[in-house]
Amino acid sequence: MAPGDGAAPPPAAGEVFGDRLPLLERYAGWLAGAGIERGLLGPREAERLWPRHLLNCAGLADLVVTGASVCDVGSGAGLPGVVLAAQREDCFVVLLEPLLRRATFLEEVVADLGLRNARVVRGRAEQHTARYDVVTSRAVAPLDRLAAWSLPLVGEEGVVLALKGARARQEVEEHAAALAALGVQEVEVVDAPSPEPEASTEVVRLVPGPPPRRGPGRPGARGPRVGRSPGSRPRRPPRAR
Ligand SMILES: C[S@@+](CC[C@H](N)C(=O)[O-])C[C@H]1O[C@@H](n2cnc3c(N)ncnc32)[C@H](O)[C@@H]1O
Repeated sequence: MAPGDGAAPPPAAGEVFGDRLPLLERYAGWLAGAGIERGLLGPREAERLWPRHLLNCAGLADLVVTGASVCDVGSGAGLPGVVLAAQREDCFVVLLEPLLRRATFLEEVVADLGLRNARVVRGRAEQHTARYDVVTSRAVAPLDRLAAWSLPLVGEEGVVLALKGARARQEVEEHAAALAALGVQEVEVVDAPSPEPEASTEVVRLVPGPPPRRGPGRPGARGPRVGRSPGSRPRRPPRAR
């Protein structure tokens, strides 16, 4: 099925996506057309595709190291995974999605956009066994469950980036004990600002600790360091323009 007409991008989209904008416009067409027709997005989302979806996801790109392998857990209609793959040709993005209808949509989008750095994998995060540098997600599950699914998918050097928006800090507080039990070493809430104010968001960044060992004094038992830790921030890659 051909893509439909996506709403015209706001001026901020040109600023954020640079020369990748035509690719994002084509993706917006898919979301506004087949995405809504097949029930992957609500009918009212067509009007707010850019601030609420495409620009909202765009801020993640600044938190992903150069050349990273990425798994977007629960990609749905491709958010944030398709946006990231379109922005960052240097990264390889697996779009992990269990539902056939959504995975089929993603296959069609990836083929139509010619995203050679993206692949669709149909499956559930907790049954997936590959390892990545970065695991992303948006609107998939509460932070404790999401962390339990995402942490095993990153190696010791990897990071989990969960787009959580306004609830980010509250979720970190609510699930602090669960994160400690999972051996998380560092928890950070990172601002992902956008020139389109409505699209600005917050990302929970989790750094795993060493594999848990039994007995008192295991590193994970001390609990995570919470807050900002500029020294541990990833190298900021150049924007793909
Ligand atoms: C609310 S949608 C969000 C989709 C997309 N990330 C977004 O922000 O628009 C949640 C998605 O998570 C997927 N999902 C649910 N449980 C999952 C699991 N255990 N592993 C991977 N994906 C899962 C669902 O199929 C659905 O596509």
